[in-house]
Amino acid sequence: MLLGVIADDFTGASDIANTIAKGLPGQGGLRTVQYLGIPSGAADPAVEAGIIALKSRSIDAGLAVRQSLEALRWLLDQGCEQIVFKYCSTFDSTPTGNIGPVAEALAEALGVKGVVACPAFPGAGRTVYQGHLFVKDRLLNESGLQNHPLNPMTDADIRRWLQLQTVSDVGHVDITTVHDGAAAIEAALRRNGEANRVLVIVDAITDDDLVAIGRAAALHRLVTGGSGIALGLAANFIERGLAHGTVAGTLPVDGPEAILAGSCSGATREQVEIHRRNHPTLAIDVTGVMEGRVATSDLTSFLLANQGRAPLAYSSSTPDEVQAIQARFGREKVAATLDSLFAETARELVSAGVRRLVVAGGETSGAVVSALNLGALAIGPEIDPGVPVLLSEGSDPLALALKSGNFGAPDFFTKALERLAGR
Ligand SMILES: Nc1ncnc2c1ncn2[C@@H]1O[C@H](COP(=O)(O)OP(=O)(O)OP(=O)(O)O)[C@@H](O)[C@H]1O
Ligand SMILES: O=C(O)[C@@H](O)C(=O)CO
Repeated sequence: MLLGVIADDFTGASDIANTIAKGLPGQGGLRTVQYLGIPSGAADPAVEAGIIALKSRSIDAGLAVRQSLEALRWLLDQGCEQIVFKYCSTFDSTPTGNIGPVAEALAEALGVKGVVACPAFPGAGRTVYQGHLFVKDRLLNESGLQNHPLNPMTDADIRRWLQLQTVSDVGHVDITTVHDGAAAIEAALRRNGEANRVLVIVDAITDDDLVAIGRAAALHRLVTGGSGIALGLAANFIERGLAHGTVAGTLPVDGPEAILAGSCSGATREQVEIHRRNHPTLAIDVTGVMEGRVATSDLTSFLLANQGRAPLAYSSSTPDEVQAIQARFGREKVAATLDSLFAETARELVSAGVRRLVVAGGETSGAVVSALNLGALAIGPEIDPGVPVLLSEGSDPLALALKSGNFGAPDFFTKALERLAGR
């Protein structure tokens, strides 16, 4: 294994797995596998990039650090030369973590400073300019992310936001330096390291900027960012002759299907709205769930009764509705109850024969996939930017699409079911 990734959620893991498996156009990527949690045994020696999906974005910072260090140890034991800490392209975190504490702990364990921190993902509209994060043409704190149910993002200056979470000073490499190319970026990072800055926000507006940053960090043991930061990393290994460049592929799975959406992001709500027009959909009564009047069986019976018609069950609601439910029952209690509902529903669906599963939302995907106990997932073709087809191991595999809340075209749900079936 050459490249190891520690991802703080499951959809983020498949996002970066997609980038590394794809590589640069015409060159191919690395042979990539996504692990659900830290594997107990050694990896298949054919794997060149191992992505460990944790569910550490919104847990206690100390626990996130411990889990990430354990993942680091496993990846180093597999021989990884370079580690990426993957977090969200919208920098999802709170003033206490978990991006800062985890990144600093990894840097300390690897004995490095002047580490790239860049959440940019231009393909999904996320760019970093003057240390500020934009989502399309809006600053992060005006993009809707200020209403996130778990980590409201209220400051677009991610240098300032990260500084709240770190012990050491946060550095910055601006876009002018990035446009001067890999050698200039590398020198700027080195200077930041010499000034004892562990993490350095690096501006990036285009994929070319990210490739240049990736080249600058070719020999860095630690890189941190969104999936975009990995755009040039496979190429570094291929160009050094350590990997050949492969094209990702998986076998199609055509079987019973279901869509579960727990994300309340703007993109998911639009996708739900579009899907509702022509497909059977069940709006989950979240108050009913919290009061014990709505149970797993209500979801499974609806989804199983509507086979062949791309059925969807969703809890996705507007920021006002989310706020009202959280005020009434408590944010953590609502999140934990919905996580268990989706997890149990997925378990029952799969034992009833469902073989194609589309899930919207990182936390929701984490809950679902953990409950299914799937082990390792192979990476298939891309459905939409940041979302690949995933395939479990074994003779009767499950095909999955784990969609980050804000990813995907408006018709994502039907498109994903088609792609899982190889159409
Ligand atoms: N109707 C609702 N009311 C209150 N909370 C909800 C509701 N529906 C979902 N939630 C909670 O909102 C959170 C959504 O998080 P999730 O990570 O699944 O989606 P997301 O944040 O949009 O996606 P991503 O992390 O990939 O950007 C979960 O904790 C879920 O339990
Ligand atoms: O980086 C992103 O936006 C996604 O991969 C993600 O992590 C959202 O959960």
